[in-house]
Amino acid sequence: MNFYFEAAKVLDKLDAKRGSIKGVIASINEKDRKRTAALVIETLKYKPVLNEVISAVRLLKEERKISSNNLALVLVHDLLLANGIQAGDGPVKQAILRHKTRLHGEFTKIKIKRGAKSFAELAQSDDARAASIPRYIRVNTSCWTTEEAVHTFKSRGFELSDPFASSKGFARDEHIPDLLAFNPQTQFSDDPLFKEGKIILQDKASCFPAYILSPPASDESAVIDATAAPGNKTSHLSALMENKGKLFAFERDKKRFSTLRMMLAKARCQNVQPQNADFLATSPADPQYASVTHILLDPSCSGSGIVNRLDHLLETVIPEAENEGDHERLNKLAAFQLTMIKHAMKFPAVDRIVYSTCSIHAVENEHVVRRALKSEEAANGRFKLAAPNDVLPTWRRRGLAEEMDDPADALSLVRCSPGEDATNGFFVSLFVRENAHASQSPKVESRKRGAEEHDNTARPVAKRRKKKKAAKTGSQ
Ligand SMILES: C[S@@+](CC[C@H](N)C(=O)[O-])C[C@H]1O[C@@H](n2cnc3c(N)ncnc32)[C@H](O)[C@@H]1O
Repeated sequence: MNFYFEAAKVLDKLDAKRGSIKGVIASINEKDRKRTAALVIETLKYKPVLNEVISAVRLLKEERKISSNNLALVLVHDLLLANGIQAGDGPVKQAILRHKTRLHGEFTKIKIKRGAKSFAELAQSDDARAASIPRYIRVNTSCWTTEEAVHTFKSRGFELSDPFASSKGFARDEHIPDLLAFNPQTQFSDDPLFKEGKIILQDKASCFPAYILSPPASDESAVIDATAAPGNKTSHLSALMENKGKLFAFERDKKRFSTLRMMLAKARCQNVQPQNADFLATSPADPQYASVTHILLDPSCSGSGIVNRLDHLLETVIPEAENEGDHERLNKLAAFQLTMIKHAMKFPAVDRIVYSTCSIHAVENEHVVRRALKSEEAANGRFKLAAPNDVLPTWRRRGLAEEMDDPADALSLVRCSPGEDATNGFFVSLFVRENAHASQSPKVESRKRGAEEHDNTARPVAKRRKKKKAAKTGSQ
């Protein structure tokens, strides 16, 4: 049974984002590494299906001996998809076997529902969702222009056309001006442009927060990225600020802080002051932050929206928290996220605060925003949600109206649905101070207009995907 506990521990680490799959697997005791790794990878492949089966059977509710969802996942995996549980009789094995018939029954139901003839087809239906996300790269405009990047890619044989139609197709994104979309199979991790920091591998939705915050590009600008590592949004902010002014980037975790520093050096961010510090321990009265007008908050979250390639193996897309453990974890995250927003609202000159998550759960999204709007800090600072027109107006999928006190507020919120919007799952909100003096710089405004009026050579990716999947989409 130890083997299963070990595999469950690996899954726990991956859930907590304590390393990449490769890294976490490398840390397993060498003797058991091969066997444990195989079980972990296979379990991850089928994780969404296994989660559905486990929650349909209410396994964790009925069997207290199964101490975590990840332990249930590895055991149910072997029961349903391998040669049974490879362990001597004991209370944990017995707890699973008590539900053997129902587990098999639910599994078969899902297979039939999805029209999958084989196990491989079942796993592929989840892979398909990841495959519908283009390979996005953000041109790092601190190094060169998007026009230069487009020219370079063309000279390498890429052509401006549907990135899904051919391996050489690529398109300019319709919402984010410096973002390019390539075929999902295109690899850039060994590309010299990536190694030199001239391109950043960043999902489209993850470009929304910095773009919506739109800090001005001026020597007087003062901005905070409160939760910065690994630094994709920090380098985006820095590029939007044209490397001018000051960008304070907080990261409390020491290891992640060193990643952040590396990333900032690689992306040639000269206006960033990285701080290995807890944002919550920072005094808003500290004179060095007296002129900060823009804050980006992208705090730790459940990550339930992530469905990207290698990461898609970590996917936890379940409609809402299924068991008590999940509820407790989400509530804790939500409490922390709310504290971060309330703290940001205390900075004296702040006029714009972006709060974002890569979660699909309303608990971490609409509910947190709703509570922030009702807080004393919002009342004292006169913070409200920005008007819908100020929050990526051309993006049609908005917040969940039924989750807000005032349903109209949902129009000010941006949501991305994994598998439907050619992005990961994501959420963005923008708080603004009433009668604020600091707004977006005219340059950022014109950049925005430029993007919204941008005449794409190729039809926009999201629309193209939408057309293909017309039957499935519809709510955007
Ligand atoms: C979702 S990640 C941020 C990703 C980042 N914005 C990017 O796009 O690359 C959240 C980060 O915030 C850090 N963090 C969480 N709480 C923090 C706090 N109170 N102060 C500073 N950093 C914090 C975590 O260690 C983690 O690295």
